[in-house]
Amino acid sequence: MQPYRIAVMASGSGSNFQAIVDQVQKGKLDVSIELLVCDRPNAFVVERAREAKVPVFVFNPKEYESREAYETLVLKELQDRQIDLVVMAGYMRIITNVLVEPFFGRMINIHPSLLPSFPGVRAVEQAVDYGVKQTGVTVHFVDGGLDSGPIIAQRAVEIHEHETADSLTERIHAAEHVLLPQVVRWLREGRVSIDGRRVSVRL
Ligand SMILES: Nc1nc2c(c(=O)[nH]1)N[C@@H](CN(C=O)c1ccc(C(=O)N[C@@H](CCC(=O)O)C(=O)O)cc1)CN2
Ligand SMILES: NCC(=O)N[C@@H]1O[C@H](COP(=O)([O-])[O-])[C@@H](O)[C@H]1O
Repeated sequence: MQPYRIAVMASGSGSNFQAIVDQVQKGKLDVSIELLVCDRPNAFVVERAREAKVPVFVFNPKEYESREAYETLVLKELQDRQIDLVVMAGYMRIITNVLVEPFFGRMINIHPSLLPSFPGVRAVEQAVDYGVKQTGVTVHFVDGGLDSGPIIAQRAVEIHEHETADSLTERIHAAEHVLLPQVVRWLREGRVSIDGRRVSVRL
């Protein structure tokens, strides 16, 4: 099989990035992690990337006059490395068509709720505050909207009595660390197809 080159975009701790790295290092995910893109120079995910010897492109959005300006640089990094798939794993910035258009169908995001419920930031807190009995995780293709792209996979996570956002986040992360590498594997193996909003996975 041809090498499958991925880039990960993240802003925070990077536990989902680490889950992908771990699967690759165990020989369970046949991809090449070519780049980490991060918008927060001090984020722990940068440390994880250095440890894993993954090249890093870090930028500070405050140093650019617009989203489009820094996204143009990110796009060049992705194209120069001939990236096949972009994985957003806790990247906390809305992206514009500068990146959406060239990568639609080759860019995914993991979100800590069962979309379309609780889009945006603080999704776990939203679910706890709303009082739902079940939430979960979603992996979807990224489009120009906010967490509105075609859904590839979801896993439900029960909300226990007296649950806090912190205790729930731990179980959400555990579900994410299984589902995200699995979806990357399906995409690498060419098992995923999109028809409008409907996504099919050939298992
Ligand atoms: N065009 C898209 N961009 C992004 C998507 C998407 O589906 N379409 N997913 C997000 C990830 N995400 C939720 O999963 C998300 C991240 C951040 C925000 C947001 O409102 N960010 C603010 C800044 C917040 C901050 O600085 O803390 C912003 O960009 O102004 C919403 C949803 C990744 N991008
Ligand atoms: N709206 C986007 C969003 O909330 N994404 C969430 O950020 C966390 C990143 O954790 P990590 O840095 O440990 O991978 C993950 O739970 C991911 O679903």
